[in-house]
Order: sequence, then structure tokens, then C-alpha cells
Amino acid sequence: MRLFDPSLLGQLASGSKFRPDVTVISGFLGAGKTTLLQQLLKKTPHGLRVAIVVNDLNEINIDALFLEKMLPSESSASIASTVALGNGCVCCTARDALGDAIVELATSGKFDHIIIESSGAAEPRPVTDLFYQTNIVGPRLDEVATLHVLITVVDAAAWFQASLEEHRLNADALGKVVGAHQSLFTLMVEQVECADVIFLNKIDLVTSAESETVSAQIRGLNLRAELIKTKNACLPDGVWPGACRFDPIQTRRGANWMDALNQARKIACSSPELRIRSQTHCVRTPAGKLFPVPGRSDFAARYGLGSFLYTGRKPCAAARLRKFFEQGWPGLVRAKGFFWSVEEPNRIGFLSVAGRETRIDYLGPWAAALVERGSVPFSAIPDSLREFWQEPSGDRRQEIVLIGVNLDADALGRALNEQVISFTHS
Ligand SMILES: Nc1nc2c(ncn2[C@@H]2O[C@H](COP(=O)(O)OP(=O)(O)OP(=O)(O)O)[C@@H](O)[C@H]2O)c(=O)[nH]1
Repeated sequence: MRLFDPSLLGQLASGSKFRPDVTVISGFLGAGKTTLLQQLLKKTPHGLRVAIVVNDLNEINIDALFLEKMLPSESSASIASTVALGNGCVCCTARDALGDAIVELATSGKFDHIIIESSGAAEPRPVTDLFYQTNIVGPRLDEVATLHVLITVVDAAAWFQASLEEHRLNADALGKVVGAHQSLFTLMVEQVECADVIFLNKIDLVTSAESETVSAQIRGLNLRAELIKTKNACLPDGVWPGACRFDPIQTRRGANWMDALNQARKIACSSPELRIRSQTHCVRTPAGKLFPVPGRSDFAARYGLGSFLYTGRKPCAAARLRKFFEQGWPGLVRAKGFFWSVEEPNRIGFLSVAGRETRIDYLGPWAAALVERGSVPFSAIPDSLREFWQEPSGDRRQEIVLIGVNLDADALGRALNEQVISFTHS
């Protein structure tokens, strides 16, 4: 893979140490990204020199053409430049082009702030990775520019609809980029999970009850981000350019499920039930248990948001696990985590549920499988894994975070035990 044009990086040698800020706007197709960009340009403080990078999936970049026409008359940016990245998505095929564009703009010394409008099919996380990946031919991207804020624009009406139904992306152009099996809703969820500011736009197209439901679901996914409800992406004062909100750790790991998983692991490790379980044999223990994960704010409590960890030491049937989540569960917004299955007992199963979209993947082997087959001695198992070690299953376990609004956790735990866990070993 090419990592930026080395001749551009050569310009750094003579350049100053000034690093322009970078704002990244993500959001699904038609959510209102270009509308927000127009608003940002209108409200740009006088004298702030802004450059824009617009990404489109097609060879003809409509948004770039539109913005170029708009810039001279409506932007208060003293100098503005538009770089169009056509035919590819900034989170995958156009990543090199994006890196080149940022380096060129940043090292020109002409701009204080660079705004990137991603294509509707882009995930924000790979764009942020670009700033931190090693560059064998020169400095890393974060040495020439500073990530300032990740903004995700959500179409409130589309979100409400997508969360109710299962939507699949069939369009050829999108299918190429996000993969035919990834649902619209999963992509929207990932865009929300990796954001510092979320604009819940098109608020005029939903009822106040629907707006509350969508807000609660979004809060269930990302409690850290600021949530702003807008019509026509109208910006409240003080938001732009605002303080730097991007944090390489907090933003990139801002998804509630990651936080819940970390918290829940601590709880599960100190739980007497798990200690009891470790003294007996896993086949005699309950199939699995749901632990509540403490909420992080009053906001969560107000909206009835809850996070739970389902943990257990009996293998599940992966086919039943998939069916269970595809059928849906009242109030469930997100489920993510690891599972141990009878179908693939030696490989770590990975589950991701967003709405009714359920994805199951297999990652590498469980450490226990490596020990059993003699590839790794037990002494080489790191402490972080030994914490979870219980004979005879080792580190094999169910560890799934479930996030939802007004979830009946007891019923959910029982249903998982009854419908998903394999009882063939008991
Ligand atoms: N009703 C309503 N329409 C809106 C709102 N915001 C934007 N729109 C309209 O929605 C359409 C799509 O807006 P864009 O800003 O082009 O959306 P986008 O996310 O840039 O779209 P892509 O570049 O295709 O991904 C336009 O016709 C906008 O005028 C809003 O708050 N309410």
C-alpha cells in the first residue's frame, strides 16, 4: 500500500511546525453532511482559513462541484480550497488519496482548518487510523495536522425507520464499498459510535416521541459525544470551530459496548457466583448470567438505558445465537462481544448486533485451544487471560454486552440460556 507521496512530506523539512486542525464529517447518504458543511462555511469566523476535502463514491464528485460554486460568495473563510476525492471511499479505497490531500493542504501553510466530508458509506474509525499509522517514508499524519473533532450527522427519520426494519444495501455502488452483507443500520451505528459530536438532523421529519426514541438509542451507543438536534443542520452558536474534542483513546473507544465490556469484566471477575463457578465444574453451573453494568450518567437513567453483560461457561449453538438476535428483542439496541460455540469450539466467536442485523465472525483461536494442542505452554498465557481462566474450558466463554432501552434483563438472560446455550454437555 502506498503511504502518501514522499515528495509532499519532503516539504516538511522547510515548513513550520504549525499544524492545521482537521474536522471530519461522517453520516449516512443524505443525512445532511453537505448541508452542515454549508452551515460551517457560513459561520466560519472571519480570517479562519478553511480548506475542504470532499469524498464521493462516484467519479463525478457532485458535492465538490456544488461547494466550489458556493464558496466564493457565501464562505467567510479568507481562502478556501476544495479537493475532490472521487471514485472510492475515504475509509478504504481512497485512504491514500485522503492522506495525500491532507499532507498537501497542511504543508502548504495556507490553511488553519481542514474539513473532510466523508462519503455516506465511510466509517470514521479507519479515517482516524490514518493519522496514527506508521509511515515508513516520513512523519505520521498527526505530525502535520491535528484531529479536532469527529462529527456524525444522523437523519433522524431514516434512523427511526432503519432501527425498526432490517435494511440491506443492495445498490451496486454501496455494495462495493461496505459489502453486500452489511446493513444500513450497522453502518449508521458504527458512524455514531465513533464521534465527538452527533447532529441529530432532520428533526422536522419525526414526531417528538420518535425523536426521544432515537436520542435514547443514540445515547445507548455513545454517551460521550455531544448530541445536537437540528433542522437543516442549523448550528448553535459556539459549536464551530469550538474546542478540540477529539481524543485518540476516548473517541476511538467511545462506543458504549466497549466501556460496558471493560466495566463488566471487572464486576464479573469479582462476582461470588463466578468464584463459586470456578470451584465447581462448568457443566454443573447455570448456563449463563446477565450482570448489570452501572450506568455512566443520569441521562442514561432518564432514558431507561441499560447495559448488561451476559457471561457463561457453556458453549452456545452459533446458529441459534444468530436466529435469536435476528428475531429481535424488545428494546435491544446493540449487542457485541465474544462467544464460544459448539460449531467452532476452538475459535473465538465474535457477535455484532445492530437493530436486526446480526453478524457472526470467527477470530483467532482461544488460548485454551493452543495450550491443549501443545502450541503454547500454559506458563506463556498472560495474566490478563489467566484472570478468566477456569478449568476445564480455560478462557473459552460467553461474554456479550447487551445495550438497550427498558430491557427486561431477567427475561433476556433466561431466553438466552433456554434458546441459545447448548445443553448437550450437561
Ligand atoms: N426536511 C429536511 N431536509 C433536510 C434537512 N437537512 C438536509 N435536508 C435535505 O436533505 C437532502 C440531503 O442533504 P445533503 O446535505 O445533501 O446530505 P448529504 O449527507 O451530504 O448527502 P450525500 O452527500 O448524498 O451523502 C437535501 O435535499 C437537503 O436539503 C433537514 O433537517 N430537514
